[in-house]
Amino acid sequence: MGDQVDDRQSRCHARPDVPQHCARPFVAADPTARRACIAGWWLGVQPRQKGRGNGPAPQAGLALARADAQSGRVTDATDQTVLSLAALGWTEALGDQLGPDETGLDRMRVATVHRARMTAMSAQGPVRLLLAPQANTADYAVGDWVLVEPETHRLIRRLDRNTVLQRRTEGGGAPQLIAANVDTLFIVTSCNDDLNPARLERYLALANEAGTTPVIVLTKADQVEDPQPFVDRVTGLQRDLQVVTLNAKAPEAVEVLAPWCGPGQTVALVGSSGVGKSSLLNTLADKAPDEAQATGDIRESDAKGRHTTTSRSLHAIAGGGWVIDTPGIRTLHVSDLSVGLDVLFAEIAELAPDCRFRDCTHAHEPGCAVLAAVAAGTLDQARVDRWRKLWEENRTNTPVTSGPRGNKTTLARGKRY
Ligand SMILES: Nc1nc2c(ncn2[C@@H]2O[C@H](COP(=O)(O)OP(=O)(O)OP(=O)(O)O)[C@@H](O)[C@H]2O)c(=O)[nH]1
Ligand SMILES: [Zn+2]
Repeated sequence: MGDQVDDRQSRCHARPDVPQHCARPFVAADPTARRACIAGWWLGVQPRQKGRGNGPAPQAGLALARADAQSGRVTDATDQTVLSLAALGWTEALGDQLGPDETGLDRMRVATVHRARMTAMSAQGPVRLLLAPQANTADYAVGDWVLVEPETHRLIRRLDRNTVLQRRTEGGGAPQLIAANVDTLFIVTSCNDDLNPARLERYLALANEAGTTPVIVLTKADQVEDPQPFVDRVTGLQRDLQVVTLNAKAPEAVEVLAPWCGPGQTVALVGSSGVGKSSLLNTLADKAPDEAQATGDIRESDAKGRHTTTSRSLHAIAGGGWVIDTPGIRTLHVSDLSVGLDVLFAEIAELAPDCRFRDCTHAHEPGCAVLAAVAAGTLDQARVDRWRKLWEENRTNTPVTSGPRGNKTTLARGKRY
């Protein structure tokens, strides 16, 4: 298999043995490299021998994983178990975090977080977690992976996050955790006059800061003759930005978003009111055949002994994968950004080290490389203006005393302007 490894960089990271398997190249050093490939295979999950030429077709793997993502059930202790956890988003990297005495613990994904209670999605279905008296639920986010005692469902500990979305609430305090381990953030906007590049840049900065892959989703494409002008307006907002157009109410939307919604992948939706987030969620989430199972709602007794239904924020996607929808995610705003802005305005961040002053604001300073680029016509003045506005907004919203939460460093990282 030596020759198979040689050109692995250009092959699907999950199936390097199959040339042209899917469009996900193997980039080992890239922390944003996705774990699940488009065709639904995972690195290390499928048995090696099956992946050697005569194994099941990729579509077969996809079908198996789909069924698993929807049921979340384990039938035996063979590969099916691992695949079920993988359908929930479990990865080898998460497994590396387990200590030798932790392999007997259940691995679950947090589905709801309330002040005094939390629920999680396990391989066997949704469960209510037993919290220690001193546990602070504010330290957990929907999408977190946690280790849980099998019999009691006692929460033992949280695993390190891959990505984390958080927001700062009015009145300061620590940022509130919104969602964790989100692979892709769908930034939803419509093909109409409401399209606002500056607003999209805010969401892009948030996605970058969280470590998620942003995708601009242009809805209501069915209401315009040609959506291309809208695509053109957003494509240049960030390097290598992925943009799709769709009708959020049409079943075909699932196909359009399939590259990011494979089994085991987690997405979230952000965007202004009325752009079609709920419509898209309904189209993506499998609601028809078995509502309770698809949404994994839990019936539990409230303080007055009544049975209530806890609506989860982690919804199964019809074709596999998960979409997180929490009230908080709809009201994200800019704060605690550093790398998020650098990625969004990469052309400015790359010039900044050439400025004479390390804390150059690129407004009036002599020896400013950014101003020089604008003067030379290689940098758009409007981009610099929007960068400054966002940078100032971020500075206003971010108390200097705040620090990192979870595993993402949100401040004092990268270049400070
Ligand atoms: N024709 C068409 N209508 C759409 C599309 N997406 C959304 N709509 C309609 O636009 C309206 C708003 O859509 P919602 O899905 O409620 O938007 P939202 O983003 O969830 O709005 P909030 O709940 O206020 O945040 C509804 O009447 C939808 O039917 C689309 O792609 N095509
Ligand atoms: Zn400068």
